[in-house]
Amino acid sequence: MGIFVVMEGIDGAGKSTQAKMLAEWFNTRGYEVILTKEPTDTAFGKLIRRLVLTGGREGIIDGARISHEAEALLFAADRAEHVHKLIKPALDAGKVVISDRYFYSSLAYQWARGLDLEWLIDLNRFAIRPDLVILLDLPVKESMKRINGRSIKTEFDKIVELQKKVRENYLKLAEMFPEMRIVNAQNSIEDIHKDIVGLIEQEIFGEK
Ligand SMILES: Nc1ncnc2c1ncn2[C@@H]1O[C@H](COP(=O)(O)OP(=O)(O)OP(=O)(O)O)[C@@H](O)[C@H]1O
Ligand SMILES: Cc1cn([C@H]2C[C@H](O)[C@@H](COP(=O)(O)O)O2)c(=O)[nH]c1=O
Repeated sequence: MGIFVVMEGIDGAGKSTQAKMLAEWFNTRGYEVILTKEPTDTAFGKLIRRLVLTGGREGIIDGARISHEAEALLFAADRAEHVHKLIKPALDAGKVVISDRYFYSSLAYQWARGLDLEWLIDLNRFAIRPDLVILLDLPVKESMKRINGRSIKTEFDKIVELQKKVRENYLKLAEMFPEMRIVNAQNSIEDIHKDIVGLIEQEIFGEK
């Protein structure tokens, strides 16, 4: 069986940066690594990016916002394909899978949109539980500095308010899911990487 690690956190927390560094760390130790993300690059992921993530990530396109239930179902459909077509086969082949986001994002973000957490957990019950989930945590004002100018400015205040709720949700989820570990994402890129490697060695390889 392979090793499954997930990076989670609010927009701009540093997930992609750390996922790439961790993939390199495993590669240099002889592991075959699948570096992936959600939403995926499949047709499902492309549909999500078109329907949900344009319009300042507020789900507005042509003025017609899709419902938050439809949003959650789209993310779950994308994930079902991700699990069945990529993640499970890779783990069965003994590879390392590192995913930049997974079902914890659905719990944190769609819960922040007002959807029922238990429904969201049920909707994603098919999703294989990772060996380790790294929650990159930092204040929203820090993350916004990092993505300022990159993200669509539409309804900026609403995005900040959403991100604050998402961060609170992630911290609650970290108390509910024992596979989640919180890492301070305000540190330097290299120090965060060292913290993550320490967790891998401790939690996955059992080293002290
Ligand atoms: N520890 C850090 N300190 C300062 N800047 C950082 C740090 N980690 C990443 N960055 C920078 O912050 C920006 C966002 O990083 P990255 O794309 O890895 O975040 P992310 O969590 O994947 O973002 P998103 O969820 O919005 O895709 C990039 O410009 C990156 O270089
Ligand atoms: C998987 C997943 C993602 N989201 C949200 C979180 C982000 O705002 C975007 C993805 O943007 P990224 O820059 O590619 O990380 O989608 C969500 O609301 N629910 C989910 O399940």
